[in-house]
Amino acid sequence: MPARFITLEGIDGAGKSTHLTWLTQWLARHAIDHIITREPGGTPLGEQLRALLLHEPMHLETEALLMFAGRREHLHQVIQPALAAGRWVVSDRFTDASFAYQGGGRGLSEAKLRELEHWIGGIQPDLTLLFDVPLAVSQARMASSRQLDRFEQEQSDFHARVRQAYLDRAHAYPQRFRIIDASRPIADIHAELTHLMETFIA
Ligand SMILES: Nc1ncnc2c1ncn2[C@@H]1O[C@H](COP(=O)(O)OP(=O)(O)O)[C@@H](O)[C@H]1O
Ligand SMILES: Cc1cn([C@H]2C[C@H](O)[C@@H](COP(=O)(O)OP(=O)(O)O)O2)c(=O)[nH]c1=O
Repeated sequence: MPARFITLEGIDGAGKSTHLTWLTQWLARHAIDHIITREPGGTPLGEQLRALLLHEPMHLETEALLMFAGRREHLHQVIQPALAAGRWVVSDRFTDASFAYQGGGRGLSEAKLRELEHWIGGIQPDLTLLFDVPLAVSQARMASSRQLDRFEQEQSDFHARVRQAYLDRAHAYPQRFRIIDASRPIADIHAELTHLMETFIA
């Protein structure tokens, strides 16, 4: 089986981290050689950019450029070498997050985002798991969980636009996207993920 590139997406508080842990265990159980990585981040340079992106105020286009700069490095240093060596790559967020947050959330034009995507080579995941929840659910989960970063601190209408932008992309690219109703109990979601992953590797 060729190495696959899987990404996890969703608004903050949707449960992505929880399901990433499950997916890691699923891959190990199936003896699939893989790496787990994340964006922003994934390389030493990318992790430094992440710290700036999550906490320093900046112009929207600077934010988008830094997201894609980190992604360029991530592809070059981590994602492409792993796939070439036959290892699956699971990334906690990738380019769809830029379309959702910088595009849907902050209003950067899709044309500019596409240009940046083209600049870095336009690689697409084989499978994108979109964990979708209503805002009230994600906000209740975030409220009880941690200190909020620059994106998490945004108003509800920002997160509503991010959610809608994710759903629009999922409908535009149905072959690689799977929309998962992440408002259900964790066990139900994992049962669906089991079925989905078994189908994906069949
Ligand atoms: N389906 C679920 N039902 C109830 N609580 C959940 C569910 N999924 C995640 N949580 C809880 O919500 C909080 C945020 O989840 P997390 O996985 O960190 O979200 P994300 O990575 O998408 O921001 C955590 O406390 C987690 O245990
Ligand atoms: C990859 C990416 C992330 N983001 C944002 C979404 C998240 O709010 C934030 C950090 O992502 P995340 O990994 O979800 O952080 P956490 O540690 O809180 O789970 O970065 C963008 O705005 N654009 C992007 O291209």
